[in-house]
Amino acid sequence: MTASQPSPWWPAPAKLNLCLHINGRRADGYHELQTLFQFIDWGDRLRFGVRRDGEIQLSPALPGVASADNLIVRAARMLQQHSGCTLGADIELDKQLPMGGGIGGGSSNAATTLVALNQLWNTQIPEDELAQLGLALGADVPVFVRGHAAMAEGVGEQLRPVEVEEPWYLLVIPAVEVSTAVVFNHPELPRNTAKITALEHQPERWVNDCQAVVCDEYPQVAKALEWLLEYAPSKMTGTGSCVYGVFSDKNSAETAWAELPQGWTAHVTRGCNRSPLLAMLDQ
Ligand SMILES: C[C@](O)(CO)[C@H](O)COP(=O)(O)OP(=O)(O)OC[C@H]1O[C@@H](n2ccc(N)nc2=O)[C@H](O)[C@@H]1O
Ligand SMILES: Nc1ncnc2c1ncn2[C@@H]1O[C@H](COP(=O)(O)OP(=O)(O)OP(=O)(O)O)[C@@H](O)[C@H]1O
Repeated sequence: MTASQPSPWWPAPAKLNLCLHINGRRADGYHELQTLFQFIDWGDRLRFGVRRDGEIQLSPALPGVASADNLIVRAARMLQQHSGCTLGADIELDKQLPMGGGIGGGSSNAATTLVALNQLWNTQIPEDELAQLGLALGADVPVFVRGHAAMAEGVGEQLRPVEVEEPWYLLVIPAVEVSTAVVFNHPELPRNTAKITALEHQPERWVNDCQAVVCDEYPQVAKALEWLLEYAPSKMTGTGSCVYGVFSDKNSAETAWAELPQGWTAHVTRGCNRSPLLAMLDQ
Protein backbone atom coordinates (compact mmCIF):
# COMPACT_ATOMS: atom_id res chain seq x y z
CA MET A 1 0.00 0.00 0.00
CA THR A 2 1.28 3.46 -0.90
CA ALA A 3 0.01 6.93 -0.17
CA SER A 4 1.02 9.74 -2.49
CA GLN A 5 0.73 13.43 -1.71
CA PRO A 6 0.51 15.87 -4.62
CA SER A 7 3.45 18.20 -5.08
CA PRO A 8 4.23 21.08 -7.46
CA TRP A 9 6.77 20.94 -10.30
CA TRP A 10 10.34 21.64 -9.18
CA PRO A 11 12.70 23.23 -11.74
CA ALA A 12 15.97 21.52 -12.78
CA PRO A 13 17.58 24.29 -14.86
CA ALA A 14 20.49 23.89 -17.27
CA LYS A 15 23.86 25.60 -16.81
CA LEU A 16 26.33 27.16 -19.18
CA ASN A 17 30.10 27.20 -18.70
CA LEU A 18 30.93 30.82 -19.55
CA CYS A 19 34.57 29.72 -19.72
CA LEU A 20 36.45 26.44 -19.23
CA HIS A 21 40.20 26.83 -18.72
CA ILE A 22 42.32 23.71 -18.26
CA ASN A 23 45.32 24.44 -16.07
CA GLY A 24 46.88 20.99 -15.73
CA ARG A 25 46.41 17.27 -15.35
CA ARG A 26 46.75 15.42 -12.04
CA ALA A 27 48.38 12.04 -11.58
CA ASP A 28 44.91 10.41 -11.28
CA GLY A 29 44.00 11.71 -14.77
CA TYR A 30 41.57 14.40 -13.55
CA HIS A 31 42.14 17.95 -14.78
CA GLU A 32 42.74 21.12 -12.79
CA LEU A 33 40.44 23.74 -14.19
CA GLN A 34 38.83 27.16 -13.84
CA THR A 35 35.24 27.28 -15.00
CA LEU A 36 32.46 29.81 -14.56
CA PHE A 37 28.93 28.43 -14.18
CA GLN A 38 25.77 30.39 -14.83
CA PHE A 39 22.21 28.98 -14.88
CA ILE A 40 19.68 29.59 -17.62
CA ASP A 41 15.92 29.88 -17.25
CA TRP A 42 15.29 26.73 -19.28
CA GLY A 43 15.37 23.18 -18.00
CA ASP A 44 13.66 19.98 -16.93
CA ARG A 45 10.94 19.77 -14.26
CA LEU A 46 10.39 17.13 -11.58
CA ARG A 47 7.36 16.33 -9.46
CA PHE A 48 7.50 14.30 -6.25
CA GLY A 49 4.89 12.32 -4.33
CA VAL A 50 5.96 10.97 -0.95
CA ARG A 51 5.56 7.19 -0.46
CA ARG A 52 5.38 5.49 2.91
CA ASP A 53 6.89 2.19 1.71
CA GLY A 54 10.42 3.44 0.96
CA GLU A 55 10.21 2.64 -2.79
CA ILE A 56 11.70 5.07 -5.34
CA GLN A 57 9.73 5.02 -8.61
CA LEU A 58 10.62 7.23 -11.59
CA SER A 59 8.53 7.81 -14.69
CA PRO A 60 8.94 8.05 -17.56
CA ALA A 61 12.21 6.13 -17.98
CA LEU A 62 14.97 7.79 -20.03
CA PRO A 63 15.82 5.94 -23.24
CA GLY A 64 19.09 4.06 -22.79
CA VAL A 65 19.35 4.72 -19.03
CA ALA A 66 18.39 1.90 -16.61
CA SER A 67 16.33 3.15 -13.66
CA ALA A 68 19.02 2.17 -11.14
CA ASP A 69 21.57 4.25 -13.11
CA ASN A 70 19.36 7.30 -13.44
CA LEU A 71 20.90 10.13 -11.45
CA ILE A 72 17.45 10.98 -10.03
CA VAL A 73 17.00 7.51 -8.53
CA ARG A 74 20.63 7.42 -7.37
CA ALA A 75 20.22 10.83 -5.67
CA ALA A 76 17.02 9.73 -3.89
CA ARG A 77 18.63 6.48 -2.67
CA MET A 78 21.72 8.34 -1.53
CA LEU A 79 19.60 10.73 0.56
CA GLN A 80 17.68 7.80 2.07
CA GLN A 81 20.91 6.05 3.04
CA HIS A 82 22.61 9.16 4.35
CA SER A 83 19.65 10.35 6.45
CA GLY A 84 18.19 6.98 7.47
CA CYS A 85 14.82 8.17 6.13
CA THR A 86 12.37 5.31 5.52
CA LEU A 87 10.07 7.29 3.20
CA GLY A 88 10.13 6.79 -0.59
CA ALA A 89 8.94 8.78 -3.60
CA ASP A 90 7.05 8.64 -6.87
CA ILE A 91 9.00 10.95 -9.17
CA GLU A 92 7.74 12.31 -12.47
CA LEU A 93 10.26 13.77 -14.92
CA ASP A 94 9.44 16.28 -17.63
CA LYS A 95 12.65 15.98 -19.71
CA GLN A 96 13.45 18.91 -21.96
CA LEU A 97 17.26 19.07 -21.86
CA PRO A 98 19.36 17.09 -24.33
CA MET A 99 21.79 14.52 -22.86
CA GLY A 100 25.50 14.89 -23.54
CA GLY A 101 24.99 18.52 -24.45
CA GLY A 102 27.29 20.04 -21.82
CA ILE A 103 24.39 21.83 -20.13
CA GLY A 104 24.32 19.57 -17.08
CA GLY A 105 20.83 18.07 -17.31
CA GLY A 106 21.67 14.89 -15.39
CA SER A 107 23.53 16.78 -12.66
CA SER A 108 20.70 19.28 -12.32
CA ASN A 109 18.10 16.49 -12.06
CA ALA A 110 20.17 14.93 -9.26
CA ALA A 111 20.49 18.25 -7.41
CA THR A 112 16.78 19.05 -7.64
CA THR A 113 16.00 15.57 -6.30
CA LEU A 114 18.32 16.08 -3.31
CA VAL A 115 16.95 19.56 -2.53
CA ALA A 116 13.26 18.67 -3.02
CA LEU A 117 13.31 15.38 -1.10
CA ASN A 118 15.34 16.95 1.70
CA GLN A 119 12.39 19.29 2.14
CA LEU A 120 9.54 16.82 1.43
CA TRP A 121 11.01 14.10 3.66
CA ASN A 122 11.97 16.71 6.27
CA THR A 123 15.46 15.18 6.49
CA GLN A 124 17.02 18.59 7.26
CA ILE A 125 20.44 17.91 5.77
CA PRO A 126 22.35 21.25 5.73
CA GLU A 127 23.26 22.69 2.30
CA ASP A 128 27.03 22.05 2.67
CA GLU A 129 26.38 18.37 3.39
CA LEU A 130 23.86 18.07 0.55
CA ALA A 131 26.38 19.58 -1.91
CA GLN A 132 29.05 17.17 -0.65
CA LEU A 133 26.67 14.22 -1.11
CA GLY A 134 25.91 15.42 -4.65
CA LEU A 135 29.60 15.51 -5.59
CA ALA A 136 29.67 11.70 -5.44
CA LEU A 137 27.08 11.68 -8.26
CA GLY A 138 28.91 14.10 -10.56
CA ALA A 139 31.29 17.04 -10.59
CA ASP A 140 28.55 19.53 -11.47
CA VAL A 141 25.94 18.51 -8.88
CA PRO A 142 27.18 20.83 -6.04
CA VAL A 143 26.74 24.06 -8.04
CA PHE A 144 23.14 23.08 -8.80
CA VAL A 145 22.50 22.27 -5.11
CA ARG A 146 23.87 25.68 -4.05
CA GLY A 147 22.04 27.55 -6.80
CA HIS A 148 24.41 30.52 -7.26
CA ALA A 149 26.50 31.34 -10.34
CA ALA A 150 30.01 30.32 -9.34
CA MET A 151 33.65 30.11 -10.30
CA ALA A 152 34.88 26.55 -9.87
CA GLU A 153 38.52 25.62 -9.36
CA GLY A 154 40.54 22.55 -8.39
CA VAL A 155 38.97 19.68 -10.32
CA GLY A 156 35.71 21.62 -10.14
CA GLU A 157 34.95 20.99 -6.46
CA GLN A 158 36.03 24.41 -5.07
CA LEU A 159 33.12 26.78 -5.65
CA ARG A 160 33.04 30.54 -5.15
CA PRO A 161 29.73 32.37 -5.76
CA VAL A 162 30.02 35.24 -8.26
CA GLU A 163 27.84 37.95 -9.78
CA VAL A 164 28.23 38.31 -13.55
CA GLU A 165 26.13 39.90 -16.31
CA GLU A 166 22.83 38.15 -17.08
CA PRO A 167 22.60 38.41 -20.88
CA TRP A 168 20.25 36.63 -23.28
CA TYR A 169 21.58 33.57 -25.01
CA LEU A 170 20.74 31.77 -28.20
CA LEU A 171 21.57 28.17 -27.36
CA VAL A 172 22.05 25.88 -30.37
CA ILE A 173 21.74 22.12 -29.76
CA PRO A 174 23.61 20.06 -32.36
CA ALA A 175 22.14 16.57 -32.82
CA VAL A 176 25.14 14.82 -31.29
CA GLU A 177 26.09 13.54 -27.81
CA VAL A 178 29.64 14.29 -26.71
CA SER A 179 31.34 12.11 -24.08
CA THR A 180 33.05 14.22 -21.39
CA ALA A 181 35.60 11.44 -20.72
CA VAL A 182 36.59 11.22 -24.40
CA VAL A 183 37.19 14.98 -24.60
CA PHE A 184 39.30 15.01 -21.42
CA ASN A 185 41.39 12.11 -22.73
CA HIS A 186 41.97 13.67 -26.15
CA PRO A 187 45.72 13.91 -26.93
CA GLU A 188 45.32 17.35 -28.53
CA LEU A 189 43.47 18.94 -25.59
CA PRO A 190 45.33 22.06 -24.35
CA ARG A 191 46.18 21.50 -20.69
CA ASN A 192 48.46 24.37 -19.70
CA THR A 193 46.37 27.54 -19.62
CA ALA A 194 47.75 29.84 -16.91
CA LYS A 195 45.54 30.30 -13.84
CA ILE A 196 43.97 33.78 -13.77
CA THR A 197 43.05 35.63 -10.58
CA ALA A 198 39.56 37.20 -10.52
CA LEU A 199 38.75 35.63 -13.90
CA GLU A 200 35.03 36.33 -13.35
CA HIS A 201 35.71 40.06 -13.80
CA GLN A 202 37.55 39.62 -17.13
CA PRO A 203 35.03 38.33 -19.70
CA GLU A 204 37.42 39.21 -22.54
CA ARG A 205 39.68 36.36 -21.29
CA TRP A 206 36.96 33.71 -21.09
CA VAL A 207 37.65 30.79 -23.46
CA ASN A 208 36.68 27.14 -23.65
CA ASP A 209 39.82 25.00 -23.96
CA CYS A 210 37.73 21.99 -25.07
CA GLN A 211 36.15 23.78 -28.01
CA ALA A 212 38.82 23.19 -30.69
CA VAL A 213 39.11 19.41 -30.16
CA VAL A 214 35.31 18.99 -30.04
CA CYS A 215 34.93 21.03 -33.25
CA ASP A 216 37.58 18.82 -34.89
CA GLU A 217 35.84 15.60 -33.83
CA TYR A 218 32.24 16.72 -34.38
CA PRO A 219 31.64 18.77 -37.57
CA GLN A 220 28.03 19.49 -36.43
CA VAL A 221 29.41 21.45 -33.46
CA ALA A 222 31.85 23.36 -35.67
CA LYS A 223 29.03 24.23 -38.09
CA ALA A 224 26.70 25.45 -35.33
CA LEU A 225 29.44 27.65 -33.87
CA GLU A 226 30.38 29.08 -37.25
CA TRP A 227 26.72 29.98 -37.89
CA LEU A 228 26.25 31.60 -34.44
CA LEU A 229 29.43 33.66 -34.75
CA GLU A 230 27.79 35.56 -37.64
CA TYR A 231 25.34 36.99 -35.08
CA ALA A 232 27.13 37.30 -31.73
CA PRO A 233 30.22 36.41 -29.69
CA SER A 234 29.75 32.67 -29.22
CA LYS A 235 31.25 29.66 -27.44
CA MET A 236 30.74 26.02 -26.61
CA THR A 237 29.51 25.06 -23.11
CA GLY A 238 31.37 22.44 -21.03
CA THR A 239 32.65 19.61 -23.20
CA GLY A 240 29.89 20.27 -25.75
CA SER A 241 27.90 19.68 -27.80
CA CYS A 242 25.78 22.83 -27.21
CA VAL A 243 27.02 26.26 -28.28
CA TYR A 244 25.61 29.66 -27.32
CA GLY A 245 25.69 33.20 -28.64
CA VAL A 246 25.63 36.12 -26.18
CA PHE A 247 23.09 38.93 -26.82
CA SER A 248 22.41 42.12 -24.85
CA ASP A 249 18.63 41.84 -25.31
CA LYS A 250 15.92 39.26 -26.02
CA ASN A 251 14.94 40.84 -29.31
CA SER A 252 18.32 40.44 -30.98
CA ALA A 253 18.56 36.80 -29.79
CA GLU A 254 15.09 36.14 -31.27
CA THR A 255 16.06 37.85 -34.54
CA ALA A 256 19.01 35.46 -34.92
CA TRP A 257 16.78 32.50 -33.90
CA ALA A 258 14.37 33.38 -36.73
CA GLU A 259 17.23 32.79 -39.20
CA LEU A 260 18.05 29.31 -37.82
CA PRO A 261 18.75 26.82 -40.63
CA GLN A 262 15.94 24.32 -41.20
CA GLY A 263 16.14 21.17 -39.06
CA TRP A 264 18.29 22.78 -36.34
CA THR A 265 17.16 23.13 -32.71
CA ALA A 266 17.80 26.25 -30.62
CA HIS A 267 16.38 28.13 -27.61
CA VAL A 268 16.37 31.77 -26.60
CA THR A 269 17.02 31.86 -22.86
CA ARG A 270 18.22 34.23 -20.14
CA GLY A 271 21.29 33.84 -17.92
CA CYS A 272 20.51 33.76 -14.17
CA ASN A 273 22.97 34.11 -11.32
CA ARG A 274 20.32 32.73 -8.99
CA SER A 275 18.94 29.36 -9.96
CA PRO A 276 15.19 28.98 -10.58
CA LEU A 277 15.41 26.16 -7.99
CA LEU A 278 16.36 28.68 -5.28
CA ALA A 279 13.50 30.93 -6.37
CA MET A 280 11.14 27.96 -5.86
CA LEU A 281 12.55 27.28 -2.38
CA ASP A 282 11.92 30.91 -1.41
CA GLN A 283 8.22 30.68 -2.30
C1 LIG B 1 34.14 19.85 -16.95
C2 LIG B 1 32.64 19.97 -16.80
O1 LIG B 1 31.97 19.61 -17.99
C3 LIG B 1 32.28 21.41 -16.48
O2 LIG B 1 30.93 21.63 -16.43
C4 LIG B 1 32.17 19.08 -15.70
O3 LIG B 1 32.78 19.43 -14.50
C5 LIG B 1 32.23 17.60 -15.98
O4 LIG B 1 31.21 17.09 -15.18
P1 LIG B 1 30.70 15.58 -15.25
O5 LIG B 1 30.26 15.26 -16.65
O6 LIG B 1 29.71 15.44 -14.11
O7 LIG B 1 32.04 14.85 -14.97
P2 LIG B 1 32.40 13.56 -14.14
O8 LIG B 1 31.34 12.52 -14.34
O9 LIG B 1 32.78 13.96 -12.77
O10 LIG B 1 33.71 13.15 -15.00
C6 LIG B 1 33.63 12.63 -16.29
C7 LIG B 1 35.03 12.42 -16.83
O11 LIG B 1 35.59 13.69 -17.19
C8 LIG B 1 36.96 13.75 -16.88
N1 LIG B 1 37.23 14.90 -15.97
C9 LIG B 1 36.18 15.51 -15.32
C10 LIG B 1 36.41 16.61 -14.51
C11 LIG B 1 37.75 17.06 -14.37
N2 LIG B 1 38.04 18.10 -13.59
N3 LIG B 1 38.76 16.44 -15.02
C12 LIG B 1 38.51 15.38 -15.82
O12 LIG B 1 39.45 14.83 -16.41
C13 LIG B 1 37.33 12.41 -16.27
O13 LIG B 1 37.84 11.62 -17.33
C14 LIG B 1 36.00 11.83 -15.82
O14 LIG B 1 35.98 10.46 -15.87
N1 LIG C 1 18.34 12.07 -15.11
C1 LIG C 1 19.28 12.04 -16.08
N2 LIG C 1 19.26 12.98 -17.04
C2 LIG C 1 20.21 12.98 -18.02
N3 LIG C 1 21.19 12.07 -18.12
C3 LIG C 1 21.26 11.12 -17.18
C4 LIG C 1 20.32 11.07 -16.13
N4 LIG C 1 20.64 10.04 -15.36
C5 LIG C 1 21.73 9.46 -15.90
N5 LIG C 1 22.12 10.10 -17.00
C6 LIG C 1 23.31 9.76 -17.83
O1 LIG C 1 24.24 10.85 -17.75
C7 LIG C 1 24.78 11.17 -19.04
C8 LIG C 1 25.14 12.66 -19.09
O2 LIG C 1 23.98 13.38 -19.13
P1 LIG C 1 23.90 14.96 -18.95
O3 LIG C 1 22.58 15.42 -19.46
O4 LIG C 1 24.22 15.37 -17.57
O5 LIG C 1 25.06 15.42 -19.94
P2 LIG C 1 25.86 16.74 -20.04
O6 LIG C 1 24.91 17.88 -20.14
O7 LIG C 1 26.85 16.57 -21.14
O8 LIG C 1 26.60 16.83 -18.65
P3 LIG C 1 27.84 17.71 -18.19
O9 LIG C 1 27.65 19.10 -18.66
O10 LIG C 1 27.72 17.55 -16.70
O11 LIG C 1 29.03 17.03 -18.79
C9 LIG C 1 23.69 10.75 -20.02
O12 LIG C 1 24.22 10.38 -21.26
C10 LIG C 1 22.99 9.57 -19.31
O13 LIG C 1 23.56 8.35 -19.70
